[in-house]
Amino acid sequence: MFRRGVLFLFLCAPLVAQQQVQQFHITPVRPIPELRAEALKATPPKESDDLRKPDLVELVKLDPTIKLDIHYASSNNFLGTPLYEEARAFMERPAAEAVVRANKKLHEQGLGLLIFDSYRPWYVTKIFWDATPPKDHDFVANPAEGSRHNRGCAVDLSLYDLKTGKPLSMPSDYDEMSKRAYPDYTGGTAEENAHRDLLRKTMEAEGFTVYQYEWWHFDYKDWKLYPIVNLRFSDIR
Ligand SMILES: C[C@@H](N)C(=O)N[C@H](C)C(=O)O
Ligand SMILES: [Zn+2]
Repeated sequence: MFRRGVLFLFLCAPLVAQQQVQQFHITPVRPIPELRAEALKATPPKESDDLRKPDLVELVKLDPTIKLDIHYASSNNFLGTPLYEEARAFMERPAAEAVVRANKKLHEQGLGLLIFDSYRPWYVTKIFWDATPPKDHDFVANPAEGSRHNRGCAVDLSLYDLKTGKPLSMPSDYDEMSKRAYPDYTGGTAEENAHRDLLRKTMEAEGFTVYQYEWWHFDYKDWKLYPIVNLRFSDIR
């Protein structure tokens, strides 16, 4: 029985490895447990009282064909340690509805959206910033301003094949802090560049703008109307 299990794992390991999105790592400038304790004690920047009341909705509740691969809920992320307790994805309602429309459009081509991250509590943005060497700060938002992820209006995502469930190839790893991550990088293969450009065209048609340093990061047009939120997923109602 045990031998059969080992044989199964041995045969399936390459398949599992193939399906996982490759992950780039950095060496955090300080230990993550120390940064987490500090970030949890800190408070987000003060903002105007005129912003909209948050209405964060869970993407898979609006459309179960949206696939999740929430890297920050496992060690498979650029810091090599889990930052979230749950693999869930929330956005402000109009942004979430726009993601659903983009996903439906992609279905016409046999593709779907693969979500890496969406709403992110502010304290996690602070951990990212404090852990990342200053030379790579273009790839993480400054907590003094907050990330558009903290406003429930940014999403990190890629494409997957509806038939096989496998992610499509892209010019860089998710969260890779290099020029290969730039949306205008021309060094990838023709296929990788075409996948990335299709993702961008589809998201732009629904009111999103790609971030100039990351092909996977998109901001919803109305992000300025929403406040920074610092709730854990389990506290969102
Ligand atoms: C950390 C990366 N996935 C990301 O989302 N970067 C942008 C700049 C952000 O932190 O808002
Ligand atoms: Zn992002």
